[in-house]
Amino acid sequence: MNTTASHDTIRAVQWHGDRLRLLDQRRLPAEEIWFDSTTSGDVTQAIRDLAVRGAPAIGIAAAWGVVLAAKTGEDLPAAMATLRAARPTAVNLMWALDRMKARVDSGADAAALEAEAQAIQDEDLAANRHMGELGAALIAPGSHVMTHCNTGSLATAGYGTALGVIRAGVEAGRIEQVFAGETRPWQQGARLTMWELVRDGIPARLIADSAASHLMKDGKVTWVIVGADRIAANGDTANKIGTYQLAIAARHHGVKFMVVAPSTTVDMATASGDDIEIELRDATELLSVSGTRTVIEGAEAWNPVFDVTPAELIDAIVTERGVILKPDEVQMRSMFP
Ligand SMILES: CSC[C@H]1O[C@H](OP(=O)(O)O)[C@H](O)[C@@H]1O
Repeated sequence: MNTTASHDTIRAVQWHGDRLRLLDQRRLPAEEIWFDSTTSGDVTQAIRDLAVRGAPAIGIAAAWGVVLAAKTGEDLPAAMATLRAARPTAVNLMWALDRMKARVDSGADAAALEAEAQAIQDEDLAANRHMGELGAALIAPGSHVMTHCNTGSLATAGYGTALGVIRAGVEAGRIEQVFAGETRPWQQGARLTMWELVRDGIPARLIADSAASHLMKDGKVTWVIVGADRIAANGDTANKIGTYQLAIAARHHGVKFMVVAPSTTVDMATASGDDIEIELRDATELLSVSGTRTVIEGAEAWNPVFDVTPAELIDAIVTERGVILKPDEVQMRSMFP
């Protein structure tokens, strides 16, 4: 298979000394528009508006937001509190801010904070490459797999989590075909994952979210590979809305279910998925497509953008620390003491 799966995938979050350059993910795939954030407030808005999105990527962006606050003399505790409130579900955001706050509290200056944010970004990229190898090793040669949402370079420091496993699996000749769910309503799969896979020359087909069970019934895929926004102490996993029903269908059809996420997505302080806050976003995101309203005026909508997959439906959790098969709290606490 002649793919051009590049090892140097796009870097959607770029630090330029006094500004954070972000690829506006609301405009993809039609336009590649970059914009600069020069204050922590700019970064908060970018996270809230999903200009930058993806659990690791929003943590990394928030870390740079703290650096911008330090460099521009903002009130650091206030800046960090505002960044922290930008989105509730992805624990990477809180993890990154806690790490930056520890440096602030220890008296770190702007240069030291810049080094800390760079370390957070570099560590994420290294974790993704390692998880790619660990996850790909679980997949038999010649496999067809399915993924949901976007977990690639756009959602991380680069390479990706679930999409990193897919990149590594393709490189290793273990994955022959990828099916990407469109991921209504924000269409991360259709707009972002397909953009990444096509650019890499990876054989990918888009499917409607509603086609996933039919795809699994046909025996076309052997793995569903997804990312995560928060993994609780018992292995319950919050991820993009629609993940839970994929896990149910996968178990029904004997398809394996893999969650891929760095340790910055693990939240051992949260006992179970019942305790994870699920972000509700504006109904307009559901009542329109690409800005064009598709539902009668006056209609209402309910727009939770994450759901929780119970650990018992997960066959493997892949982190950079290793793989947990059939995850439970005992194994989680062993890997994340
Ligand atoms: C690499 S994990 C990305 C994770 O974040 C996505 O959510 P959103 O696009 O709303 O930030 C989705 O849950 C992905 O699995």
